Amino acid sequence: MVSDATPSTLQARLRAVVEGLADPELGLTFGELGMVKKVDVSKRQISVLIALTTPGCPLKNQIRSSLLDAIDEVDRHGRELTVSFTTLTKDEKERALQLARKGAQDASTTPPELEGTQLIAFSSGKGGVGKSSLAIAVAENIAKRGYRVGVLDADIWGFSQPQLLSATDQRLSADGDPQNFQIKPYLKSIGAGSLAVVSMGMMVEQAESAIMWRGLMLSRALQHFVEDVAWDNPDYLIIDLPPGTGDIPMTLARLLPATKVALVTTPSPLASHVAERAASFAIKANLTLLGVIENMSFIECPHGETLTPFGSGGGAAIANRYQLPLLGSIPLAPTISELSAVVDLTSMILQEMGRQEHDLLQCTAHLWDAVTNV
Ligand SMILES: Nc1ncnc2c1ncn2[C@@H]1O[C@H](COP(=O)(O)OP(=O)(O)OP(=O)(O)O)[C@@H](O)[C@H]1O
Repeated sequence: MVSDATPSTLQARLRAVVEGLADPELGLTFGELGMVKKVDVSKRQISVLIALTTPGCPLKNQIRSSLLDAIDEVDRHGRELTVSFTTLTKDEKERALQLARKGAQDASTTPPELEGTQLIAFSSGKGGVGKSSLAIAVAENIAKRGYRVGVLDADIWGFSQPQLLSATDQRLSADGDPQNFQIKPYLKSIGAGSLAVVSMGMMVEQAESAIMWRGLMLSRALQHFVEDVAWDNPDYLIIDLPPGTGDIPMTLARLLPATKVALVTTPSPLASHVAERAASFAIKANLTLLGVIENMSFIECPHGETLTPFGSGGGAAIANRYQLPLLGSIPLAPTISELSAVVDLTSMILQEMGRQEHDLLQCTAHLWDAVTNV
């Protein structure tokens, strides 16, 4: 027997339940994100209409079942239930994503030693594209301009910063007891500025020991590097991420959500295709993408000829696809830190970092469209 005694009360109750559910990806409630488009209660029927960020949302089934579970808790007095989906408008989606990013940033407390520090991560889809080399080359070039620059080698088991800095014999020390310690970074003066570097390669006696670090331990190591290092509030922190989209980038997104990501690829279409996964990951983790760097783009021969041994166009392709700036095209060269292309790249990165957060956020809705079509 269908009861129609209190449809408006039931409607208000159901709306409160539906609006209070959290979106599994963005973390905020459907109500906060403006995703609840309709909760109708008639004599025999309850209809709920939810607007998703994108029509092909991979979490649609998960959202449907959590809605059904939550609504099942409420006495429907025998009414049938229909849950259907639509898509947020472009403006609604932009607003929802801005809220989600702000929520993530508010929820995370920046460690006191990194308060006021601008965070730049170098990421790539696969290894060997020159991400670590570019990260340290840019860090050195920023330092040369008189800034204090932290370098966090987040490639815990594949670290290369000690080798790149010719500092493999450096061992980091820590102050305090095991419950409450602070790791002191390796310090190096560069021009008017300085580098403060932390790498697992400066903590383990043998490089092979780090290979034993996996999963949870990896993210714990990153957490120590973020929270337990005497960073002393550098102007910039350059984070050298491991290739791909595993635990470490995920943990970084949680610990330091204000990080902006520079994506490194080589010019080959295959490499840039793999780099798209890293781009897509960064966007889904609510990190801001700063732009794309194409490394090993070309060789300038002494007689003036330019060769492109690894193909061409990969960097531009990914930059166009995500409507991001191409921050630089770096040639093949024996040492890259002195290259004029790296000096220009550093200027581009600092310029992009200085852009208003608002401008960067405006691309977000577009980026989501690109991601969902990968
Ligand atoms: N522009 C360049 N010209 C010549 N050699 C380069 C250039 N960029 C990087 N390399 C060389 O390529 C190799 C790989 O570089 P690097 O270790 O920085 O890559 P990566 O992407 O960080 O790889 P992984 O994540 O696997 O450590 C190194 O030997 C480095 O010296």
